[in-house]
Amino acid sequence: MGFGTLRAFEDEARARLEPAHYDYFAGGAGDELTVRANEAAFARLGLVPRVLRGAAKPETGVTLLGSRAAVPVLVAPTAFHRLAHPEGERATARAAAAAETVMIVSMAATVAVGDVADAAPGADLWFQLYVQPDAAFTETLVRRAEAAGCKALVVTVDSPVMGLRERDLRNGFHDLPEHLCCENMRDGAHGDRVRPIVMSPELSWEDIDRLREMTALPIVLKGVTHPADARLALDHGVSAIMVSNHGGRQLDTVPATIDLLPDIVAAAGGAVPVLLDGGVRRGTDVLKALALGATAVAVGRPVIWGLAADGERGVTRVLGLLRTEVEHALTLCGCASVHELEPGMVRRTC
Ligand SMILES: Cc1cc2nc3c(=O)[nH]c(=O)nc-3n(C[C@H](O)[C@H](O)[C@H](O)COP(=O)(O)O)c2cc1C
Ligand SMILES: O=C(O)C(=O)c1ccccc1
Repeated sequence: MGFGTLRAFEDEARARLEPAHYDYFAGGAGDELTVRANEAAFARLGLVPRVLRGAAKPETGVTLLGSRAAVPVLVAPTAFHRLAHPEGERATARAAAAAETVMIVSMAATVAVGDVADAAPGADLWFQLYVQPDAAFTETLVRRAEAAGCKALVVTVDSPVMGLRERDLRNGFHDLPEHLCCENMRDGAHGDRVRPIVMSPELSWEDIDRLREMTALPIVLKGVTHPADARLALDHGVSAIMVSNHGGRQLDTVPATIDLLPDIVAAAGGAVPVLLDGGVRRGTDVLKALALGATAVAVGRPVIWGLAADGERGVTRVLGLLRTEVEHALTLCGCASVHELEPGMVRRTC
């Protein structure tokens, strides 16, 4: 199969997936303005290369909270991988390990995080958490992530309620089929019940403080978009900030993450790494985000398309394509490493 570009993977995934499942993966909230804005905003930015800097093959690796990523492109946490491929998160994790990058395992994974870790020895895993109203069960989840060897906790804070996704409403998609479930949500204490994932509008900074006391794992706050919240995140001792609008699946009309990034980077003031996701589809998008101050980016849907198209091999190809594009674009920009990217190399073009 000639999947030469990420677009080809999305086309193949669309052809293979049940339409309601494709819509679940592809869709977003409301009018999907934010879904489209994420990609469109990257397209409005130009890269201004430097010349004659005598650079050899560029170094693309970054170190992040003690994890090493050979390319600054992480796997964003996305739910329900077994809906895309029978091997689900096991396949994704093997591909992430082969690509030497970090996979953020979703709390809504269809394979338990411990089983994901067992399936992919050597994978650098982080665990994404929705803080649950039942504090004891939140702790159970944290302990499962620790036991699986996860190196960071990614706490998603943009979801006090679930976004209103009109494709899902139209398709009547609201649950996994019978044979699949959110395996991390098994209630060890009371038989084999699988708890529902509950969104908590009551969540506050105190919950972040409690989590910090509960675990030694670094905490990444995912879904920060306002600079005031970036400053609060520092006050509350988080280890990294992830600029994210949940790929346009939560509040519609949130601006594109690449447009929000500079103010968050300024607010963070270099105290913690700033990550970004949303609309990253090309190596040049990665360079733009890093030039504007991100330490790394993450990709959500492209990984799903690779998985649906060709399982582990598909995800490996998707991550490999991005890596090749990042190396190529860095060379063309005259950069020997990602650390040489700077804001002056990015220009708004329209
Ligand atoms: C199908 C799907 C499921 C997702 N599930 C989760 C999740 O369980 N937890 C979470 O924090 N974010 C989740 N996200 C958001 C992603 O982590 C990420 O923010 C977003 O996909 C990035 O945008 P991109 O898809 O344009 O790369 C999901 C996104 C998609 C597309
Ligand atoms: O679909 C999502 O974006 C998501 O974050 C989620 C949250 C809970 C359960 C399943 C998916």
